[in-house]
Amino acid sequence: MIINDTTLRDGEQAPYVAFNTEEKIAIASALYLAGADELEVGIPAMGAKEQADIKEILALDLPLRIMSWNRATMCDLEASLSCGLTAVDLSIPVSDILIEAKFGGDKTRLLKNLEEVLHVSKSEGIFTCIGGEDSSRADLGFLKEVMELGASLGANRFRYCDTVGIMRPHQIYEHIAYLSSLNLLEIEMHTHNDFGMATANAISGLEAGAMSVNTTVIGLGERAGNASFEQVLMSLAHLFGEKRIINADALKHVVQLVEKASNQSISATMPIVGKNIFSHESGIHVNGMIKHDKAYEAFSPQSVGMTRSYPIGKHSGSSTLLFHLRAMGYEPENEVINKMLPQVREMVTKRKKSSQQKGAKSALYRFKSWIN
Ligand SMILES: CC(=O)SCCNC(=O)CCNC(=O)[C@H](O)C(C)(C)COP(=O)(O)OP(=O)(O)OC[C@H]1O[C@@H](n2cnc3c(N)ncnc32)[C@H](O)[C@@H]1OP(=O)(O)O
Ligand SMILES: O=C(O)CCC(=O)C(=O)O
Repeated sequence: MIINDTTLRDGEQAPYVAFNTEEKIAIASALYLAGADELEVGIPAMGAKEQADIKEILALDLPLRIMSWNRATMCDLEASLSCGLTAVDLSIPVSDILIEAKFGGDKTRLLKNLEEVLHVSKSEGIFTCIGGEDSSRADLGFLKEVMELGASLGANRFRYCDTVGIMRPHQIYEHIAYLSSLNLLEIEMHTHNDFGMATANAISGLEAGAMSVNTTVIGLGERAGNASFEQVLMSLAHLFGEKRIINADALKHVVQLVEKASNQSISATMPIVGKNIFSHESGIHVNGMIKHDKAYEAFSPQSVGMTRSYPIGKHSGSSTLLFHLRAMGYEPENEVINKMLPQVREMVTKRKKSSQQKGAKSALYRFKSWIN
């Protein structure tokens, strides 16, 4: 499967996000190191500055396909060609709503434009993906027509876009299974997160036959964002069993870069990268983890550049307290631990704060006289 990351295009379309040249270069390089297979890096039609940034990214000479996003118009394609790009996405609206808004409902004109631009793109030897904007609200018969036209003109890929994020995984599966059964063009997933299903829908599309998937780091993007790079990457490696080498440091680095450059802070429970996802508080879980380090984790913290912790909290059991007390050099009696637990619960509930690894020591020191 191909991860085509669009952090530098759809990611940057998130409200209030604007990357400068240095940030774009750093993010592109970091995405390569973290395991992206292709990058969509911007929109040349935006003008000279965007084009200059794209040229700088191309000058990095990263060994992966670099694409731009374009309306399927000659002027957008020319702007891309002037950057020296050799791969483009040519986007057309495919739902009745958007065809009405952008082409006055004229499907014939829309397809004629696509045909003209695609013809030039292919005669220039450009890898060309047709972007089906709003595919999920489109008529499947019309998508077939677009794909037939694309295939007849040598297009390389069709991007199925759930532009407003309204699909469910099962529906996506049915759409993509049908479109791939046509054997016209390979399919790329582009899914939005309006109902929190972007990654699930992207994965469902891959299971149904799509070959490629658009992602963005930390799911950045229009409105609620896109399928997240780190979630898709880890899913391909761990759930699909793809032989991908996950570079934990590179993954962590790209997430930090994008967080900072986009001025977003991710939630502590964000899959793959949230700071609390390897903090086990529940007593039964800590007890299990001490006995077997896979007991309550789907993948190791080291695999994503993180560390595990056993915070002392309201849900701690005796194993957690013992773990920390032993690390401090104590070997308390069971009855002491059992006496401490209700006090710890009381204390944590009052403070509304668990004690993280470092704070565990000071939290337990208040019971020092009981232990000695
Ligand atoms: C679903 C998506 O994410 S699509 C990508 C959206 N991304 C962006 O819009 C970010 C970058 N955009 C921009 O910088 C600007 O909008 C530009 C440079 C592309 C265009 O700017 P402007 O020429 O000033 O046009 P403006 O943004 O007001 O309107 C867009 C125009 O493109 C047309 N358009 C939109 N999509 C397409 C398409 N796929 N094919 C042809 N025309 C299209 C619209 O109908 C509208 O045309 P109109 O002016 O005749 O009504
Ligand atoms: O048309 C495309 O290639 C992608 C458009 C897009 O970003 C979307 O539909 O959300």
